[in-house]
Amino acid sequence: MDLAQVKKEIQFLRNELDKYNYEYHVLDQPSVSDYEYDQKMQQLIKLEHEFPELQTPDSPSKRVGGEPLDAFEKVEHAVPMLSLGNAFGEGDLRDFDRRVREGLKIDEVSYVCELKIDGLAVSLRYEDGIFVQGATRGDGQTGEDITQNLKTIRSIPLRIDQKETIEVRGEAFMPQKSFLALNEQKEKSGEEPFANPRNAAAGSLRQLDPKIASKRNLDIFLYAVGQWEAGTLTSHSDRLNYLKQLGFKTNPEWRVCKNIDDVIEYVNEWVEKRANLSYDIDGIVIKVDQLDYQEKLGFTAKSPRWAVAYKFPAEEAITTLYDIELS
Ligand SMILES: NC(=O)c1cnc(OC2CCCC2)nc1N
Repeated sequence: MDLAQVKKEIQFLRNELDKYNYEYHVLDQPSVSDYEYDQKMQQLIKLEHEFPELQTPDSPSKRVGGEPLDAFEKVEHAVPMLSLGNAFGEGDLRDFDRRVREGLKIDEVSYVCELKIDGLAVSLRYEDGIFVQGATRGDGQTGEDITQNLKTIRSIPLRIDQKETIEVRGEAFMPQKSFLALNEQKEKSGEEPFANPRNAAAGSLRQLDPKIASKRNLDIFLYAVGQWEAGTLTSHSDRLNYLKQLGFKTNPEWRVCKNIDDVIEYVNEWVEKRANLSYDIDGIVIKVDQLDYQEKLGFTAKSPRWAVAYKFPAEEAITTLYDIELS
């Protein structure tokens, strides 16, 4: 093959592998066997090895990064990653709704309700369609650059079909199954187990060696947009649909509620259904859907006035579950 043909072959293999990866880790609907995936990956690695000048950082062969870091660099968030105010009962939710409607001087406002994933908030930056930087929330203004570790999360696309710069935010988490398996491993090697999946996810993303992070089976749900000059969408729900269209993993359980009564119904539904999930949640996040309303309501010193986190009572049952599994 001449260089032009090799380039085409490499591009073909990358597109195939990105597609298989998306089907398996985002859609949970693989169209090829692991064997076929590995065969194609070996072909790509071989060609990239023979033609190093054709290597690029966004190749699917580059998910598990280079050498361990000495430390994480600091990252300034272009748009602050704020924390959420809390609501602990129906009364708090109705107070929140009243403040929102008074602030907007309207009688009824629709909300987006989302499961509150119990993981680690992270921000992913894409320039020219390439995943160039990933960072922890940190103090909301300054986070840590954990790009190499986030690249190992298979459901994060290394490329998206959008050229304008965009920052997307989400929650990196460890599925309960992976958490139990990891703790069994730690128990066997006499190491201190993690107390819960959230700590396990945080501990994994704080690993300086991406090869360790890569083995922790982390996952992610994206739920917000940070910096996006070209953004023209008018509602949060449209943004969630757009993120999914771009190939991001969004949580399938979100719902638009036309008023606070429907929000309360959704919250009560998930108090029951929470136990059947394959990942931990610690509440429900409720956001005003219209982006112009969000703009109008703005922020307090540390939280948006247009969003609140309904927190479930800390369940003894969940901790008991893990204790049972470990003993
Ligand atoms: N843990 C979660 O699942 C979660 C956290 N935060 C947000 O929204 C932030 C960003 C924009 C307003 C507050 N949404 C979520 N679903």
